[in-house]
Parts: sequence; C-alpha cells; structure tokens
Amino acid sequence: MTIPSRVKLVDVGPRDGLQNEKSPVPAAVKIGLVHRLQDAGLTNIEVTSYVSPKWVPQMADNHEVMSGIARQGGIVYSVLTPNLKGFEAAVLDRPDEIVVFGSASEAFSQKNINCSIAESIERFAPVVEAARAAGIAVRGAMSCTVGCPYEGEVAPERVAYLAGLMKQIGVQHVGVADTIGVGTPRKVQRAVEATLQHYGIDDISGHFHDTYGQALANTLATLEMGVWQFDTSVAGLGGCPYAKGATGNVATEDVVYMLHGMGIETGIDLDKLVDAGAYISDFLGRKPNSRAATALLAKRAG
Ligand SMILES: CC(C)(COP(=O)([O-])OP(=O)([O-])OC[C@H]1O[C@@H](n2cnc3c(N)ncnc32)[C@H](O)[C@@H]1OP(=O)([O-])[O-])[C@@H](O)C(=O)NCCC(=O)NCCSC(=O)C[C@@](C)(O)CC(=O)[O-]
Repeated sequence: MTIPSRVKLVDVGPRDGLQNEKSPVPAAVKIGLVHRLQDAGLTNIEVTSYVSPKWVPQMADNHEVMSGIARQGGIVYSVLTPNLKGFEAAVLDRPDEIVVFGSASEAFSQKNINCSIAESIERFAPVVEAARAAGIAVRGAMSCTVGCPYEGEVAPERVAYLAGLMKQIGVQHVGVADTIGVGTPRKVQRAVEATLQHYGIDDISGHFHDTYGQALANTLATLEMGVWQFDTSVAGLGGCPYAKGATGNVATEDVVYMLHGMGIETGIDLDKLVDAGAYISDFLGRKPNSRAATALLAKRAG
C-alpha cells in the first residue's frame, strides 16, 4: 500500500474538544475558534452536537454557534445528531454533514446514548434517510473500536458487526474511534481491517485519542494502510464525558507537523493552526496539549 500524498483532517476541537469542559465556554469563543481553524486552512470542522443539554450541557448553545459562524465556501461544517429530534434541530442550522455515533461495545452505547447498539441503529436509520434526502452527507462514528471503559478489550468482530449495521442503513463513511486512547498500532490496524469488510479505504477515517500517548503512532500505522482521513483536535483538546479519564484527540498540530515532515499535503498553515490552539488554550487557562505547538511557541518566544 502506498502512503497517501494528501491527507484530510477534520478538526473536532470545537465539539469533541470542548464538550467535556466543566465551565461554560461562551458561544463567541467557540465561534472564534472555528474562524481561526478555517483561516488556518481546515476544510472540515466538527462544530457542535445536537444532543440533550442535560447530558452534555457544554453543547447546549449549538444553534448560537452554528448560526454565528461566518461560513467560507468549500468548508464542511459537521454536527453530531443522535436521533431525529437532534437532526430536526440541526437541519435548521444547515450543516454540511451530520454524524451519527454508535459504539462497538454494548456498555458504552448504554452509557453514552442510553440504548443498545441495535436500538441505536433503529434511531439512526430515519436520521440517515432524512439527511440523505436533504442532500446532507452522513458520517458514522464508531466508538470503542479497540477498548471500552466498561468492558475492556473490544474484539475486531464487534467492529465489523457495527460497520455492517452502519452500512445497511446507508451511512456513507465511518470513523474508527479509539475513544479512550488505549489502542496501539497493530490493534488499530485490526479495527480498520475489520471495517474494511464493509467500507472501502476512502470511506474510513481514524479518530484516535491520546490517553496513553499512542495516537500519533496509531495515525501513522493506519496511514500506512492507506487511510487518508483523520479526526484531530486543535491543541489536543478534549475527552468524552462518558469515558472517564480519557484525554483529547491527537493534536492537529502534531499530526500536521508529522505529515508535512513526510512530504504529505494537508492544505493547513501550521503557524496559523498554532495561533488557533493558543487562542483556545489561553481562554481555558492552560497550555496547548501538543508537542509541536509547545515547541513552535517556544521558538517564537525566542
Ligand atoms: C442520545 C440521548 C439524547 C438519548 O437520551 P434519552 O434520555 O434516552 O432520550 P429520550 O428520547 O428519552 O429523551 C429524554 C429527554 O432528552 C431530550 N432529547 C432527546 N434527544 C434530544 C436531542 N437530540 N437534543 C436535545 N434534547 C433531546 C428529550 O426531549 C427529553 O427531554 P425532557 O422531556 O426530559 O425534557 C442522550 O443520551 C444524549 O444526549 N447523550 C449525549 C451523548 C453525547 O453527546 N456523547 C458525547 C459525544 S460521542 C463522543 O464523544 C464519541 C466520538 C463521536 O467522539 C467518537 C469517539 O471518540 O468514540
């Protein structure tokens, strides 16, 4: 397999990155982050989610955020929609892509979206149908594809099973997520191999959290299989409210640094991306959780 010459990154920082923040982040700051990401050349931004505000209070301002963005042509703005209620609210804000999110582990499905895997697929089916009828792209996030905070290791067969269900209901693209960042290169490769039973390599992305410091290695391992689309989070923001202790996604800055160093194009301006990460990290009162950003900021400071 030849390594792709161009990679598409979906920055999930405004959604996955901020959803777990305990103190409210004002909509204006979220919008400011989206603007800085688009200025840095990100073509895909996961902005918010239309979930219950009782479950994830930080995303309660979804409408304000989506309607406050000065959109640029050619950028795909994605939002999470777990059910028809979420989709019906989201569609008014004109997302380019919606994300349904299921789990390869039963226990995580229950904790995260309050239903079994089978029930989740029943809920997603009309959402997918409605989105496709409205000309909105559909992505399926597959959580816990290597490990679950409640069940431990997750077998590749579970991943293949979920991918098959996603395919059956018309989901066009699936993301292989290591929700709690326990994966190592061979394990994430096996999760991608399982997904390949139902989806072509061009319809699979990687979504790796960095809890054990493996996310960049996992990105490279799956890049070497031909995966060319990854979810990343500026400044390494994030964590899932239903996966205690899990840290953020791999930092967008670190992935961009690695890819550019390998001669792989992303269309992203690393300096501007570092500015975007510094902006949100300053607001949150902490340093960016990115080695590349830390190094570049230190270099700038002389
Ligand atoms: C899915 C539900 C809503 C089911 O929650 P439920 O309680 O089973 O739903 P319900 O249909 O019984 O409704 C209960 C209440 O929620 C309301 N409700 C129902 N649906 C919606 C909606 N869409 N938007 C707003 N409100 C909603 C509904 O109106 C009702 O309100 P009440 O009558 O009590 O006032 C809930 O479990 C939920 O919101 N979960 C949040 C899940 C979440 O956002 N998790 C984090 C994102 S996933 C993730 O981070 C993983 C990912 C994608 O990044 C990949 C990876 O790394 O693994």
